[in-house]
Amino acid sequence: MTNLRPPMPEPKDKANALQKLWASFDSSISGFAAGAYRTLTITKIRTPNLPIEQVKRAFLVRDPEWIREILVKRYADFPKSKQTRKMLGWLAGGSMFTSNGDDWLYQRRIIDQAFTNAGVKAVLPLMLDAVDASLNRITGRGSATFDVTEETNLFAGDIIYRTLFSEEIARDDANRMFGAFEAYQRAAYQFGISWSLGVPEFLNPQAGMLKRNGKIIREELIKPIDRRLSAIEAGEETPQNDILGSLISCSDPETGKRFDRGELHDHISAFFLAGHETSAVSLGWSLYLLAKDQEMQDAVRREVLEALPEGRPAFSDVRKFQLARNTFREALRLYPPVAYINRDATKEEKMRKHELCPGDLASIPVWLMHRNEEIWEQPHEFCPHRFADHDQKEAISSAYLPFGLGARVCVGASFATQEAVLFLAMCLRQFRVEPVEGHTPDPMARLTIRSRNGIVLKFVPLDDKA
Ligand code: HEM
Repeated sequence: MTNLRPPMPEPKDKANALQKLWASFDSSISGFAAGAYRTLTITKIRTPNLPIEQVKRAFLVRDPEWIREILVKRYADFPKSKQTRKMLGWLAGGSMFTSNGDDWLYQRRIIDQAFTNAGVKAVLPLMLDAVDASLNRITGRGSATFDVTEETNLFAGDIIYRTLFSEEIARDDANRMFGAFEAYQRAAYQFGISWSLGVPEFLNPQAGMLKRNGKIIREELIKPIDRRLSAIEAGEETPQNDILGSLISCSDPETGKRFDRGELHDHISAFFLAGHETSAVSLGWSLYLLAKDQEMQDAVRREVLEALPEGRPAFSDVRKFQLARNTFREALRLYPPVAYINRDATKEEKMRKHELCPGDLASIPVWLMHRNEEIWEQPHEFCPHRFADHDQKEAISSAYLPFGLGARVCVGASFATQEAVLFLAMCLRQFRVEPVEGHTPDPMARLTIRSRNGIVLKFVPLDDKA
């Protein structure tokens, strides 16, 4: 087993309560003490006791049985938290991502169908175009050493845009949209914390940022939707295999209803929100881990070259890149883009020794579950092989949830996995990726887990026989 232990925030054993609170305010994975990685209990998080509606009691749920109860067995009793809906609503509108109950169920029925139609096989050529464009950008850079998060950001934005619309995003629109998205996600985390500490929306400076930037992104995303709707109205032939085409053509199997323009706008915005940043950061971490573990990188490359020495992969080739897939899974374990999954209790609940009331927050810390020392062998170390190891099956089934679990599991999970596997496979066939001396990424969790100081790597082109 490899011994690479990639960076994580140092456990804060000696810090006092105020220092821990400050660390968590800065980054939600930074306030933990070492003991937090060894327990599987439910604990009450200390919150200020103010008589304001949104300041509720919060519980950190680390018990795998209760996690299943909340996300899988009784998901309807634990809807998506008000805090999450508030933070993301200015971008994702009333989409499935932010709704609950029957409204969510109706949307999910159509979207599940749409994702089956615009399945990973159908979007493969669109993804490969984005991979080619990204590798060309890397080749064309003036320097082989750069912050790879800039590239994975562009790549993930490009891929989501192409697979949504079968169009390439114009450079100016991309800059405007990605800039606004960056600002949105920075503000969303801080807004969420202040909001749950009782700061009213009209006094929260982040609310204006969220409204402004959400509007910029939504204004960009309605343009290709309107182009498509006009083309359909004019009787022109339009793409059927991308996500927009499938969303337009699918109807609710129970009511026959189809999404209208406003609903399409909300969903497309939600996919952009859910699928861009998550994919970009996880790919950045995957490349970093492979750069630090050259032996593993060689093994991934060997497997790719054996399966496909040259040319574009067909759909049947993708499953041959097992090590690339397991590397991505392991990167998602070590740096899960979504560090927490939050739900609200709607009934009185007895969770172990705690009594929860309606409105209390049940927060599932994906980061801690993925690194629990009682569950995982070498939890803080990079080991893609664990996903092929029979002895670790139990850990994976009880405590691995980068895409969530149950009815609200990520609709884009296989989409994101295919995108990452393709990128890693094609990239390693062309480049050796090396770490840069003196640079160590600093993981921090806001809306997603990313590196505070970027991820600087070196890309060395390989000759054809590498
Ligand atoms: C590595 C990439 C990704 C990760 C780690 C990820 C993670 C997650 C997680 C943890 C959830 C569940 C949230 C919860 O239960 O509260 C989720 C939901 C969702 N994801 Fe992803 N996601 C990724 C990529 C994508 C992509 C590419 C798309 C779309 C193209 C997408 C669309 C969605 C949607 C629409 C939901 C909401 C599902 C619902 O509420 O029913 N995700 N994602």
